[in-house]
Formats: sequence, C-alpha cells, structure tokens
Amino acid sequence: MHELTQSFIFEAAHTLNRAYLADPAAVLGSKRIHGHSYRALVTVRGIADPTTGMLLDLHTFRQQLHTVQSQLDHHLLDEVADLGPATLENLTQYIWRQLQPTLASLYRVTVERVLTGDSCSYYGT
Ligand SMILES: Nc1nc2c(c(=O)[nH]1)N=C([C@H](O)[C@H](O)COP(=O)(O)OP(=O)(O)OP(=O)(O)O)CN2
Ligand SMILES: [Zn+2]
Repeated sequence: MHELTQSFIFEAAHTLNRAYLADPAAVLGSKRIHGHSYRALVTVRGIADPTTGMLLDLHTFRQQLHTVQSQLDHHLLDEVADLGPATLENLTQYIWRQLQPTLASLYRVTVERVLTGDSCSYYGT
C-alpha cells in the first residue's frame, strides 16, 4: 500500500466568532479580519499500478490541487461558499469535498497554519 502526498500553500483572511475565552483579546482579535498562511497536504492511498509504477500521475494530482488552491488563495474565506466558519476543521472538509469526486483514492487532507504550528487532519468520515 502506498501513500502519495502533495501540498500547496494558500494565503487567506477570515474572521471567526469564538465562544468567550479566558482572554477577551483573543476573542476580539479573531472577530477582526486577519490573515494566515496555510499549507494543505493531500494524501491518496492505494496500490501503484505495476505497469506505470504510479498510484496517480503527479501532474494530474497537481492539476486537481491547483483548482482547489485557486478557490482559497488570496480569498476572504468568509465569502467562500460551502465552507462555513473558516476553521482548520472546516477547511480540511471543504478541500475533501472539492477533491473526493475526482480523486477516488483520497485518504487524508491536512491543513496547517504554517507559523503558529496548528494542524488538523480529516479522513473523510
Ligand atoms: N479548533 C480551532 N480553534 C481555533 C481555530 C481553528 O481553526 N480551529 N482558529 C482560530 C483563529 O483562526 C485564530 O486566528 C487562530 O488562533 P490562535 O493562533 O490561537 O490565535 P489567537 O487569536 O487565539 O491569539 P494567540 O495569542 O496567537 O493565541 C482560533 N481557534
Ligand atoms: Zn484566524
């Protein structure tokens, strides 16, 4: 069994309404429009074709990721349809929904906030 992963970067802004936290500044900060640098890692899983030696051609894989990247990069995520609050959790599920119809062997979507070290993974269920 192989896992093949490709990643892409996107820079985007959002707001987030958070339940009251111990730190009111964090609540206020998230309500204001602010940005993050994100990295998405998409993994497909399966058995490589013995003839081609490939699970999926990387060019094809990258083309499909580019489509999703263009829906998120330099966007105000609050305006992205079908996303909901732009949490890491929702971003992983959004990317999964965009890719699943054409990536039969989709296994995992991870979204990281590069600078803060936060990361979330989604496995489709
Ligand atoms: N489970 C989640 N919690 C939070 C998310 C998320 O995606 N999933 N996102 C946020 C906000 O996007 C926030 O901008 C990032 O949180 P954080 O790095 O904690 O920043 P704070 O505003 O809390 O201030 P720091 O001083 O940097 O901690 C919040 N929660
Ligand atoms: Zn944020």
